[in-house]
Amino acid sequence: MLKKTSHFMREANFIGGAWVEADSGATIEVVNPATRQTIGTVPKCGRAETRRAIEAAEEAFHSWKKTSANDRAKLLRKLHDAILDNQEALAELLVMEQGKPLAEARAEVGMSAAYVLWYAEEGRRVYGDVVPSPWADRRILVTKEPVGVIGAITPWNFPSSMLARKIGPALAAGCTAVAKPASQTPYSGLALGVLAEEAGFPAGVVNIVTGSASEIGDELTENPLVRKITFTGSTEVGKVLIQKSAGTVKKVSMELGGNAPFLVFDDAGVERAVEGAVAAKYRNSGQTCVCTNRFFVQEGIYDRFVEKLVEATNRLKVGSGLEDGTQQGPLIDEKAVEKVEELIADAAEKGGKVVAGGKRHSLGGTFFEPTVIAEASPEMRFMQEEIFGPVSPIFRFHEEEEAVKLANDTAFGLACYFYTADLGRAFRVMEGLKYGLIGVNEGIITTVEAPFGGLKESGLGKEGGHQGIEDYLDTKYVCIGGLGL
Ligand SMILES: NC(=O)C1=CN([C@@H]2O[C@H](COP(=O)(O)OP(=O)(O)OC[C@H]3O[C@@H](n4cnc5c(N)ncnc54)[C@H](OP(=O)(O)O)[C@@H]3O)[C@@H](O)[C@H]2O)C=CC1
Ligand SMILES: O=C(O)[C@H](O)CS(=O)(=O)O
Repeated sequence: MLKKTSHFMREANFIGGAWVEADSGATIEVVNPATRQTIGTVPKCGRAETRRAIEAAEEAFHSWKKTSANDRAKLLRKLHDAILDNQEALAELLVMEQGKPLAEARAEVGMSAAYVLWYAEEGRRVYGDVVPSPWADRRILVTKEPVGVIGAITPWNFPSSMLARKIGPALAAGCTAVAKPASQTPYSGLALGVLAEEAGFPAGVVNIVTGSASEIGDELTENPLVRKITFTGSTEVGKVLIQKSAGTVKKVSMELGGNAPFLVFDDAGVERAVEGAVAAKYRNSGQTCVCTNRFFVQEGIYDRFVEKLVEATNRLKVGSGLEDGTQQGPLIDEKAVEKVEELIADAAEKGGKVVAGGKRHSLGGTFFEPTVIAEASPEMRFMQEEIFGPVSPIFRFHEEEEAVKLANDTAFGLACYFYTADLGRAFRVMEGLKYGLIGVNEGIITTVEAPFGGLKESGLGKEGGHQGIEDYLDTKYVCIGGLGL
C-alpha cells in the first residue's frame, strides 16, 4: 500500500515545472491523524518561492491562453484518466493524511476526476455574443477571455476534490494556477501536480506551493500578476483574503463556513429522514462545510426521530480509515476534538441531553464517539457556531414558519435540508430558506453538474455546473467600425 502511494507522495513543491525545496531548506511535518505518526514532510516555502511560482504561471499564461479549448480539453481528459487510473493509490494517500474512511476517500478522488472532466468540456462551451448593432456601419462583439494567473488556497477536509474543483475550470478557461494546499494535508494536492506534469501540461501552468499560509497568502493576494483568488475554508480566513485582494481589485471566489439546518416535518417518513440525516451529518466525521449543524424536528415525530437517529448513530463503526468497514475516522487534530468537547459541555450546561456518544472514543487520539444531543435550544453555542465534528443537536419546533425562521437565524447560508411529503410545503420552505444549496428529501446533494456555493457569510461565487467557469473569465465588449458597410 505505502509503495503504491509513494510515487505520489512528493516531499517537494512544483514551481515552473520543477520539483524544489524551500529556499531555506525548512520543512513542515505531516501527521497521520489516525496514528499521530509523522508520515513525511513538505517544504516550508514563503513569499520568495510563491513569487517565483506566480512569475512562472504568468510566463506560461501567455502561451497557454492561446491553446485551443479543444487542446486544453484533451490534456484535461488525460488528467482525468490518470486520476482514475490511480484512484486507489490516491485514495490511500488521502486517508493517510486526512483520516477519512477509504470508501469516502475513493469517492473524493472520483469527484476530483469528475470535476476535471466536466470542465474539460465546459471550456469548449465558453460562448461569446454577436449583438445586433444599433449603428448600421458598426458591429458589436462580446468575448470571454481567461483572467490570467489565479491563486487557489484549499482546506484539509477535501484535499483532493477542493483543488480539482478550482484548477479544473481555471485550466479549461485558459488560466494558469498557483495553489496552496492545507499544511495538514498537502500530499493530495501535490499528487495532482505529479499527474498534471505526467499528463503533459506545459511547465508553469500548474504550480503547487506549501508552507507559511500567511506569507504565501500575502504574496498571492498582493501580487498584481494574480488576477483571481479562489479559496475554500473558514469564513474568518476568507474575509482576510477578500480584504487583501481588494488592494489590486482581484476577482474572488469564496467557499466558506456553514451552519446547515436539517428540518423534518411531521408528514415526512422518519426512516427516510434518519437515513438522510446520517448521510448529511456524519460524512468525513462531520467535517464538511455542508454537514448538518442543527436538526429541527416537528413536535409530532420528535421522540421517534431522536430514537431512530440514536440507533443509527450508535451503529456507526469508528476506526482507522484504512480498516474495512470504518464509517467514522478520527478528527483532524486535537484542537478539533477540544472544540467538539466545548460545544457538548455548553449544551449540557444549558439543558441539552446527551443521548448517544458524548466523549472521546476508546481508540484514543482524536477519535470521537458519534454524538446525539436531544432538547437542544437556541441559546446553545452550536445554534450559531459550526461544529465541524460528529455531533447531532436536535431542536424541537411546532409550526412551519417557526422552523424556517430558526433555520435562517444564522450569518451563514451554505447548505440546508428538509424532509416533507407535502409538495406545497416543499415550495414554501424552499423559497423561504436563505441557502445556496437545498436538499429536499435528500441528505447528499453535491455533484459536478450543479453550482455549489453559499449565500451571506458562506461565500461568493459558484463551483461546479456551467456557472463554475464564469469566475475564471473576463468579458470584453468590442465595437468595430470603419468597415465601409
Ligand atoms: N467551507 C469549507 O469547505 C471549509 C470550512 N472550514 C472551516 O474552517 C475552520 C477551520 O478549518 P481550517 O482548515 O483551519 O480552515 P482555514 O480557513 O484556517 O484554512 C483553510 C486554508 O487556508 C489557509 N490559510 C489559513 N490562514 C491563512 C491566511 N492568513 N492566508 C492565506 N491562507 C490561509 C490554510 O493554510 P494552513 O493549512 O497552512 O493553515 C488552509 O490551506 C473549520 O472549523 C471550518 O469551520 C474548513 C475547511 C473547509
Ligand atoms: O469543503 C467541503 O466541505 C466540501 O465542499 C463538501 S462537498 O463539496 O464534498 O460536498
